Amino acid sequence: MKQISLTSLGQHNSESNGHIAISGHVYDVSDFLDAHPGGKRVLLPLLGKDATAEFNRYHSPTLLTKYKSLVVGTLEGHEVEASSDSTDAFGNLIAFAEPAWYHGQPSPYYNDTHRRLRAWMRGLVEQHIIPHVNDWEAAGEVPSSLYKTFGKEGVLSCMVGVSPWPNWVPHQPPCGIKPEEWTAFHEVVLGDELARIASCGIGAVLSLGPQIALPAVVNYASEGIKERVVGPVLRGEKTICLCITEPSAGSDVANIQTSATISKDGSHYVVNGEKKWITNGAWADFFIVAVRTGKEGMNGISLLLLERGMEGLRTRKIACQGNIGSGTAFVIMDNVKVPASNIIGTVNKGFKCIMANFNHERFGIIIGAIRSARICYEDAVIHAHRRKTFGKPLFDHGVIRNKLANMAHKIEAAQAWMESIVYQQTQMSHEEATLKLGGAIALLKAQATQTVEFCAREASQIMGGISYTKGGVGGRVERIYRDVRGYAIPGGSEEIMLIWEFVSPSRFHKCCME
Ligand code: HEM
Repeated sequence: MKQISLTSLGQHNSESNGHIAISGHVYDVSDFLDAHPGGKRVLLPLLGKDATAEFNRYHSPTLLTKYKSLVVGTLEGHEVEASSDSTDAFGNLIAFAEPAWYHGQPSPYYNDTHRRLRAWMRGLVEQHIIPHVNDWEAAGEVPSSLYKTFGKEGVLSCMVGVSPWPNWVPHQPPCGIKPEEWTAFHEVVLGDELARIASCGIGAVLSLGPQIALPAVVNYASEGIKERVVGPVLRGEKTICLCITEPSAGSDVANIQTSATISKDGSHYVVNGEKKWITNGAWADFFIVAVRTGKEGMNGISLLLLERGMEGLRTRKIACQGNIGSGTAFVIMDNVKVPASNIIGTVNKGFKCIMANFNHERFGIIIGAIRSARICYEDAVIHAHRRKTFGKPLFDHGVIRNKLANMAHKIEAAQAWMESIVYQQTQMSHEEATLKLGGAIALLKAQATQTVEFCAREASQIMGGISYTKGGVGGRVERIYRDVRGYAIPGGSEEIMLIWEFVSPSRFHKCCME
């Protein structure tokens, strides 16, 4: 890239030929002055100058990825921000703004394959999602090309929660990782990096299908269904959603009412009922639906595959506080005729199929919640250094530092417990992990979601009005604040996660073995 001296920069100081330097890059802003959302007037005195400090005062550091087309060169003698491939330190170097291993701290869990994966995923997310999050949230949906792009790149295949890398997914592991090297820690890295977009809803568009709906197909469906569903979903050609929750049954899965009555000749089911808060439901092609085929309680539930286009199946978007862009919907089924061969697993044993993936689903939420808490902390620390009150930066006020310290210890505790449980999981079979770790994962989910709630609150208090406003430097915290309930309620509400009788290993044994 062209090197530009300070003297040459200084000569570009007029409205028709105006350059400014930010973090070592030189931007030609001549055609951008009138379009600048913060107004032209603030930019004029900075034309021909290094405006890094002024820029950092008002914008999020990731904003400029959207404005690469304005870059005309780099400022001579200035270091452009370090690229992401150092093995010692990666990402934001503020203490606790990234997991400790990102800062080169020793860890038994991560190696070079994880370092390559995190740089790859960060690059994809920064290129394809972060610059557009505000626009997509405002529009209430993401372009369908997003799912296709991440399917093509092989990201969706990384989310199905199986290790080593399975041979039925349509991709090889990314970053030259060998199939036998792939473990749950790679999925942790991927989920963590995805959560940096700070939008529960847009993240859910990508992850929820492969992470919570597809596992039932992969583990329990007939070969015919697998062939029809798995490849197209993981290549990003078709979308899938899991339909469990109903207007009157959420965390209490065993209580669902949607009925599936078998026809006299046994050729098809007739499905009637309504599912609510179904993520991706507004546009999904495939619906994995929990239905009642037998008696009351957990032993009368089955899973059925429904497909868009079946007569009597309708979806309707639900406007929610958070999770914006995720296509959260009602799924309404009126006398839908479904071939009996669309059953997934054994009739009346669907509860077991649902429970088998609950830990995986909860892990997705846990990882997202911890990274979101970290983002709140990160943005609050940056703001506390920039903003002055009573003649000194906010950071110099003990009350603010105390808030930051309280955020950091909760985040690090949740991260450490999460990694410890993932490690235990890597040492167990899927069945053993389901039985032995369910309780701990439930408690960890509660800890992670309480941590993000605490951090969103504290960051908002530190950042004040700017995190009460959409977009701009406080935009990430504003979005996360709205998404707090989107972490704490689905996948088992915090209250359910903290019922001791439910999380004790014996209870898990009972409901998974039946
Ligand atoms: C290439 C350079 C720049 C680009 C692309 C840019 C872009 C933007 C954008 C997109 C916003 C809307 C808020 C957001 O999304 O963050 C904004 C707001 C703003 N910008 Fe810039 N900006 C640039 C340089 C600067 C500089 C050098 C200053 C110097 C003071 C500045 C001052 C502001 C102010 C005061 C706001 C309003 C902030 C608020 O409403 O809280 N900008 N800018």
